[in-house]
Amino acid sequence: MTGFDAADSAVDGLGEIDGTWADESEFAALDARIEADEAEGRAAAAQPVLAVVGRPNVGKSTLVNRILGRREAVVQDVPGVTRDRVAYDAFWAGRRFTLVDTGGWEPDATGLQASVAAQAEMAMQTADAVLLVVDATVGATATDEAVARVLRRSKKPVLLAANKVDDDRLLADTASLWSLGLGEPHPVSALHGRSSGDLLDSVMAALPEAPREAGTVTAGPRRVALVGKPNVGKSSLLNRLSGEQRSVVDSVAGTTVDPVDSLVELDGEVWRFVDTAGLRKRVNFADGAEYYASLRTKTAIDAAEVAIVLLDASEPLTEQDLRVLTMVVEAGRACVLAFNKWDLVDEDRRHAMVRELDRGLVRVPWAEKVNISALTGRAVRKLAPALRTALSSWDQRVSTGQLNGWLSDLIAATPPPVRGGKQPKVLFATQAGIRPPTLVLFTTGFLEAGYRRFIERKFREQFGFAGSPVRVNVRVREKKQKPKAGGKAARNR
Ligand SMILES: Nc1nc2c(ncn2[C@@H]2O[C@H](COP(=O)(O)OP(=O)(O)OP(=O)(O)O)[C@@H](O)[C@H]2O)c(=O)[nH]1
Ligand SMILES: Nc1nc2c(ncn2[C@@H]2O[C@H](COP(=O)(O)OP(=O)(O)OP(=O)(O)O)[C@@H](O)[C@H]2O)c(=O)[nH]1
Repeated sequence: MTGFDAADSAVDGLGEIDGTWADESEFAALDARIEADEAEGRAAAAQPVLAVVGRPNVGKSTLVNRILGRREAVVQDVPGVTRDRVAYDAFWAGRRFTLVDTGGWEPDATGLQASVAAQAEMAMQTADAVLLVVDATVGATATDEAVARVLRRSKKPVLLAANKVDDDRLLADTASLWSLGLGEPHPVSALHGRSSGDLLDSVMAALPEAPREAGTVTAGPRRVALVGKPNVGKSSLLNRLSGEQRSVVDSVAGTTVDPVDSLVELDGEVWRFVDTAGLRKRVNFADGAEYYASLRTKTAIDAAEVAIVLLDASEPLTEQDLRVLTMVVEAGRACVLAFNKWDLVDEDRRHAMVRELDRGLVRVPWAEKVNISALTGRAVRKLAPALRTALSSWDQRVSTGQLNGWLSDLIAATPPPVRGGKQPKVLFATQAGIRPPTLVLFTTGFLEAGYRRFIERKFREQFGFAGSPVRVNVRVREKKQKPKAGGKAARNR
């Protein structure tokens, strides 16, 4: 998941004023339009959700990959390999939806059947439609029947995929799956792609057109990802944060707690620490541990609004730290850097650090910073204010009028560099999106990255935005097809 889609949609709408200079009144109209788009965009962040459920090894992950058109979900020929619920952005027939792969539970004390049923129960509550996958070559098993029983109670649409129908000869087998009482079985071969388009068409028909109401996804506590390289102190910090407070489970109005999240009260406010199950469980994979760790980090960041990136203050920054930071920046999430193990930092180390950080953190000079010790509890209470600052920057918007007033002075003083003998003009700018704040500069020519960074830096000097990434996009004005009589040409302010 990258960025905030309202940015793009707002910008598309803006294309209509192409070629003319907007004056103050037009700015006001633009602001209103962008705000409306943003409101929609925020809702669009809660795009319809499809959950894929089924017992181990029926091919859920293969099907998810097929739908995504890429190898992203982890497929292995071992039951239960998808350890956690993973959500992806998916597209079909011009529509976006969120695809949740609910594989991954291990049969616990309650047994396989109960845990698959519990998974289906959760899918029913959180998703807008559920896709039950069964293995047509095996037929309906007792577990499939148990899940179907749960799903039949659902008021949400449920679709039945009969997977592993690799050729026509297997089609006859799917008829017996009517017995599950979930309507027509959709034969599909996730592996070869057979009929997966038809299945998706049915899925799209079942998914609600309008985004679902703000509920589990957008309302309630703000979502925090606690990330960092192995051994940096993530579990220690989470334990300290939750240990200092009574744990606030299920008591927050209007929230359903995803079992992979933790609710933690900090500084009088409840926060949702996303995807923390693994931190506590300490799942360790013999093979591909790093791959899983990084997948987990990415999932957590995507699910969050703000990331606390833990760094080990007692040691130099590493490649791994920078990779995590890059993920946060690329995902466009607000960011708090927490320098942990501060109890181990002495005078010498502190000096070394100053130089090191100047160089190491060039990509995130804007991040909020706190020096903490998860071990002793030092300064951990500073985390909540830092999170609040970062999030309020992430939500902040500068009006088009204000922005252009400032920008025209800046550009008059420092025009964009000449390229290929031409001086690109910046016609005007809008902040087309929040979460993260996204500026769009409408220009007559390409602006090089250095100049965009310059604008970002000056923008921050003027307007703040501490703790949040700021994106600067450029929209080059296309040549007008129909020059207006009298030529309301671009006038320069
Ligand atoms: N023949 C055939 N094999 C398939 C098909 N889809 C998946 N498989 C195989 O079935 C096995 C399990 O697939 P996965 O996608 O990992 O199954 P899963 O349901 O996600 O499994 P868990 O992660 O354990 O819950 C793999 O060996 C796949 O290659 C299919 O359409 N036809
Ligand atoms: N001195 C000191 N040690 C710390 C601090 N925070 C964590 N540690 C120690 O660092 C080690 C790793 O801490 P964990 O909390 O397990 O780190 P983690 O990031 O959850 O590790 P992974 O599960 O491997 O990703 C443990 O021995 C902790 O006691 C701290 O602030 N100061």
